[in-house]
Amino acid sequence: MAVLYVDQLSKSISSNTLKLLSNVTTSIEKPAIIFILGASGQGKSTLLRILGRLESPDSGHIYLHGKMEKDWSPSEWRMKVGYVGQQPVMLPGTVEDNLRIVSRLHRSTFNSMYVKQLLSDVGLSYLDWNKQASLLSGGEKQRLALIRTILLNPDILLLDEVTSSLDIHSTQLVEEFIKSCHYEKEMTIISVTHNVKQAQNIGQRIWLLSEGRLIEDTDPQSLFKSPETDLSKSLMQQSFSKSSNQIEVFV
Ligand SMILES: Nc1ncnc2c1ncn2[C@@H]1O[C@H](COP(=O)(O)OP(=O)(O)OP(=O)(O)O)[C@@H](O)[C@H]1O
Repeated sequence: MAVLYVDQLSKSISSNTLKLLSNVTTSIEKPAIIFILGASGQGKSTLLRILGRLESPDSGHIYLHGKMEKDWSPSEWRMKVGYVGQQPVMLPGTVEDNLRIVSRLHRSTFNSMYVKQLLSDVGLSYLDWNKQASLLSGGEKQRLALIRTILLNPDILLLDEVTSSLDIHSTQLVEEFIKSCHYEKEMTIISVTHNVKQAQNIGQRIWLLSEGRLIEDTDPQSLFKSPETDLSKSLMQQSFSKSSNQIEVFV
């Protein structure tokens, strides 16, 4: 049974405009690392929010482990599908309050050694747990929100440009972390990025969105070796025209 089956999702911003998403259909048969690429304003974040059930489509359905979205309660869905937004929301209180919230909600034991290890994995071992979370930098908030969501142990992790505020070293740590979540916990990662090199290096599959449609749904090797559309050709050219240690932005 598919981890996730996306069946003809459509979404318009208003009834008079073109569709932001048009019959987006895809299936994730087994846990995978997927990157959503596309120019700005093509609906990548909207698609991610719909998958997280933070927004509703106009039509279409999402099947999680074979069960249609409406047959899951929103809270059950959020346990299985974690979401980390572009500008993560910090809960009121300290770093520790933000970390403990998941075990409080689920009445589970808070394993501080495990949490310390996770923080260290993403380069946040120096963080003062008593600091007000609202005072953290953008990159610290992104990584704290990532760890807070990982503590839910979701089957699917939705990430919206979570390395956008990070330097190269922290980005590499988060990339390694994402990979370990996938390989060690069999987690499916669906990540929006403008960093083409990141998608190429650690992605197992690319969804390329353009004008509301999924114009490529393939593995990075195929996409970069034999792109099928003009857009994917230009994406590939950008990727190879820059040196490998540069952050690459696909506009
Ligand atoms: N609720 C909304 N009301 C009005 N416009 C919206 C709404 N949600 C999204 N949009 C518009 O839809 C378009 C797509 O937004 P979205 O954030 O999904 O794009 P994106 O591909 O993630 O862009 P970026 O790469 O710049 O983050 C944008 O023009 C955005 O302003």
